[in-house]
Amino acid sequence: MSKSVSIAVIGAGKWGQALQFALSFTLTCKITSRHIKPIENFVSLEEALKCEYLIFALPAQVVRGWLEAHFTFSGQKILVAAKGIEQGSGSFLNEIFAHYVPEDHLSFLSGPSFASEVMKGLPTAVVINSSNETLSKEFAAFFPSFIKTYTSKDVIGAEVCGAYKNVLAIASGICDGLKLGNNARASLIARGLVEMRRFGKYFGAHDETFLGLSGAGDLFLTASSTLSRNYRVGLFLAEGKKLETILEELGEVAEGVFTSAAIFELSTKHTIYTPIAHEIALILKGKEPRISVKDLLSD
Ligand SMILES: NC(=O)C1=CN([C@@H]2O[C@H](COP(=O)(O)OP(=O)(O)OC[C@H]3O[C@@H](n4cnc5c(N)ncnc54)[C@H](OP(=O)(O)O)[C@@H]3O)[C@@H](O)[C@H]2O)C=CC1
Ligand SMILES: O=C(CO)COP(=O)(O)O
Repeated sequence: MSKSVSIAVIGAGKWGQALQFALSFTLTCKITSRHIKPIENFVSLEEALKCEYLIFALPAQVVRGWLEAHFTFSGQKILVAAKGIEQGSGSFLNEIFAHYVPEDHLSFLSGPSFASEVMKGLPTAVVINSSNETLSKEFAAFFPSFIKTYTSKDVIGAEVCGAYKNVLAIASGICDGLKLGNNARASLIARGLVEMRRFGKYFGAHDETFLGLSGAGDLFLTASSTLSRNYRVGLFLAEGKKLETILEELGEVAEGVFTSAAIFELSTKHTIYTPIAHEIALILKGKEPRISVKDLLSD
């Protein structure tokens, strides 16, 4: 891979830094962020925006505001690495980006990929999703040999899976925090997968996406590990901690908190049956988790 490819990651949080680390095996990858950080190849936003390839690793809830404030399209090819649905509007990230970037310049990253493991060079497999297969393949070629890349055209499927699994990870953390047992957790994850598929199908997602890396792969990962911030939010909620305190102590983004509200809004608007996400939205507003368990069992 030519070191002369001009590429930058926007957002030097956990995931942005892990992606820059991974891509640095094959090319010189710049990075920029809101706050200046002592990272190799850290550049100004102005310099990053001149790159031909941009990778967005910002929290989903700030993406629209960031694009509005800083971005003008001048032919850049984009890979969106965030996972979430915008609260309030119920917009998927591909819908938000579509206001600023032509569809054939947009791609979306999905699949099981804890930043901390990528940072150690441990193997995983991810999917690059775009209606433009040439673009997916261009981005796929940038990844190092320890990350296997697949391509898919099911952008909405990847968007739904990446966002929904965070809500189900909170549910799974609650389940484990309440010590409900392995049977309960497996039941929750399996029914969660059914629920996420039902929701995704409404918006046009392809069936096979739910069985692959973007769906089952990322869901099984996130809903069964304390490495997941969303799962840890669930564990702490089960302990009775206040959400505000949990998020303050976490110090990193837990997208499921906002996405559960977005799913609640969307499924109410379109009459989609999403009982688990519904209960998580209520728990985040103060409902007692044990009452939610009772309600889910009797529903
Ligand atoms: N961590 C992981 O394992 C993975 C994360 N993701 C997804 O990637 C996205 C980012 O996650 P992650 O990097 O882990 O999150 P972090 O909380 O670690 O970092 C988020 C970064 O976003 C920047 N940021 C936050 N608010 C703003 C804002 N208003 N304007 C500009 N920049 C802002 C901050 O930059 P600064 O520090 O400069 O203030 C911060 O470092 C999320 O959608 C997440 O779901 C996807 C796969 C794996
Ligand atoms: O998306 C992730 C792994 O694929 C990271 O999950 P968390 O945000 O819950 O840590």
